[in-house]
Amino acid sequence: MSHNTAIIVAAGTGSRSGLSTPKQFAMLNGRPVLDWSLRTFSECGKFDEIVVVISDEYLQTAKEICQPYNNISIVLGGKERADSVRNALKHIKPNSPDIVLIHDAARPGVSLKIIDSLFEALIDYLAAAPALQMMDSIKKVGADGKLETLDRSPVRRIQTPQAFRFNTIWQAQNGKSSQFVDDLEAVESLGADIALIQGENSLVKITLPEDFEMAEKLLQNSLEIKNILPRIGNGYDVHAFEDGQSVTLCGLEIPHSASLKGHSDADVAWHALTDAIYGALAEGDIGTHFPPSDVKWKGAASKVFLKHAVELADSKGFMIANADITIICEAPKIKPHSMTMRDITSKILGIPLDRVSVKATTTEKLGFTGRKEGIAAQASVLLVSSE
Ligand SMILES: Nc1ccn([C@@H]2O[C@H](COP(=O)(O)OP(=O)(O)OP(=O)(O)O)[C@@H](O)[C@H]2O)c(=O)n1
Ligand SMILES: C[C@](O)(CO)[C@H](O)COP(=O)(O)O
Repeated sequence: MSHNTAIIVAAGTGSRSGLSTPKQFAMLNGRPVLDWSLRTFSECGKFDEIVVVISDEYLQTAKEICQPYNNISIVLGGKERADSVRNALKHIKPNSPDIVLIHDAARPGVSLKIIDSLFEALIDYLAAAPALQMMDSIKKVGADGKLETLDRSPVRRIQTPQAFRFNTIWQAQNGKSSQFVDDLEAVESLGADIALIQGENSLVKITLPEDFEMAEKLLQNSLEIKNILPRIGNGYDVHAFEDGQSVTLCGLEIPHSASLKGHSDADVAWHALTDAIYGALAEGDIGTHFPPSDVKWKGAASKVFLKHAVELADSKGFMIANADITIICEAPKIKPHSMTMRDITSKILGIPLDRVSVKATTTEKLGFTGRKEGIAAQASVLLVSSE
């Protein structure tokens, strides 16, 4: 099995960006610039390690951004970009990596397609990088102001990530102190065969203040922003019976020989549904948003929790495609109430009745629900883009 590493260089000051903090920590479409590349490298599943190169001053900021991801190493950067790259290469050398991708944090639009194409190119080449043709004419401006038109056909704009067989980039960089403009330059002198793959406009490097707006627009088209990928979630909850005369299920009070015990109104069905929505959003569970230790939520109507989850989904650009709730109990009988429960639930979710299901099952008198000690509920939801 080959060992693959991604290096994201993020130790620069971003002096040309016009910001008071380095551009890689600025927000872009709701997420720090650095987080965009981190998430893509992490979610592509191709890397055993992701090295993020950071300056000492922003160590804590970087740790917070990296916190949700696995297999991240943070390495201190150097004075110039090439020094930062060398620090990262020294860090990964003991792991004997096979393939290494080196990427600017300042290029948030790295796509899965680019990563795939780079890996494919390394089957036959020792190094590879995305490149774009020049569409503008190219002129050399002489010291006297005179112009000379150059042949643009052999000129390419080179982007990152730049991909290497580790031994090739190590041989090119180890022991050197040159300030290579990019990592390809280091291996060019070795005479190594380099593949240029098709670059992408959305891989733009944020350098100047106006680049932020352009990057935001280009990334609007990404799968992530458009929420083209649907999200599925499931939730499960249990509440025990206690003395009482009714239970609340899916917002409906049903007369019963016992009540459900709980910090809130103990609506076990809506708790499962709420958790399913939080789960689809990877946003924890009810306890994360409404801690049981907080007296404020004592006796609260579960409608508050469900509404919060729906609003959170909405704020992230999602709507609920459908919801399916199963209530597990011997009694009360759910079927006579299921239409009303679906109706109330569909109104809170803001979707038509035919996209909400409420059904029930017994456990054939087995287990705690079979012994009528409490009620369990489980729910599934599918979230899709609301745009
Ligand atoms: N000593 C350095 C300098 C740059 N970089 C990183 O290299 C990438 C490309 O560099 P550039 O866009 O030029 O960033 P800065 O050097 O930060 O920008 P500026 O030249 O405007 O100061 C960026 O992700 C930057 O954080 C780095 O890791 N270490
Ligand atoms: C590495 C690079 O992004 C490739 O295009 C580019 O060379 C970085 O240049 P900068 O002057 O450090 O912005």
